[in-house]
Amino acid sequence: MKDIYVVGAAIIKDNQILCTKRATDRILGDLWEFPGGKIELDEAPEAALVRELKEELGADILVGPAVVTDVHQYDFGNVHLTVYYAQFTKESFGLVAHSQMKWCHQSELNQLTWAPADVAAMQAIQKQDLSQLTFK
Ligand SMILES: Nc1nc2c([nH]c(=O)n2[C@H]2C[C@H](O)[C@@H](COP(=O)(O)OP(=O)(O)OP(=O)(O)O)O2)c(=O)[nH]1
Repeated sequence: MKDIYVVGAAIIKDNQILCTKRATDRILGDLWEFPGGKIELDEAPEAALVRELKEELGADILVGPAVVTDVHQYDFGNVHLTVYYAQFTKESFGLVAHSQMKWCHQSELNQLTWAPADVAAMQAIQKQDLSQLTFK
């Protein structure tokens, strides 16, 4: 089975988290995810996240601490997803790969239907004291 290394950003603003819905025609279409994408060969995960957020949303971000890494076995491969907390330095919401975006309070995150690999991160974020996070 193919291993696919992926990073996602849990962008925090005003105590809310940015959630994005994958476009219908993509793999895992219509499921909610953290914006991001595949890590390229020899690319650091944080650098991949910065690149993907620029490509997908047109945004600039600061990457904070990792939430969690989870491995999920899909029929197309094993996705190793690491989600990082992040903040916008340039806010932008170009929906290239997504059909919808939504700011959610921590307590609302479990109301969305997430890609299976994201559930562990989503649950960890629900328990995190967001005021304790630092970004550099
Ligand atoms: N970006 C992102 N991908 C996720 C998450 N959860 C999850 O299972 N995935 C999966 C979906 C994809 O199989 C893979 C990430 O690929 P991707 O979003 O860069 O793009 P893709 O395979 O749909 O398409 P492509 O751009 O490579 O053509 O990881 C998540 O939270 N964010």
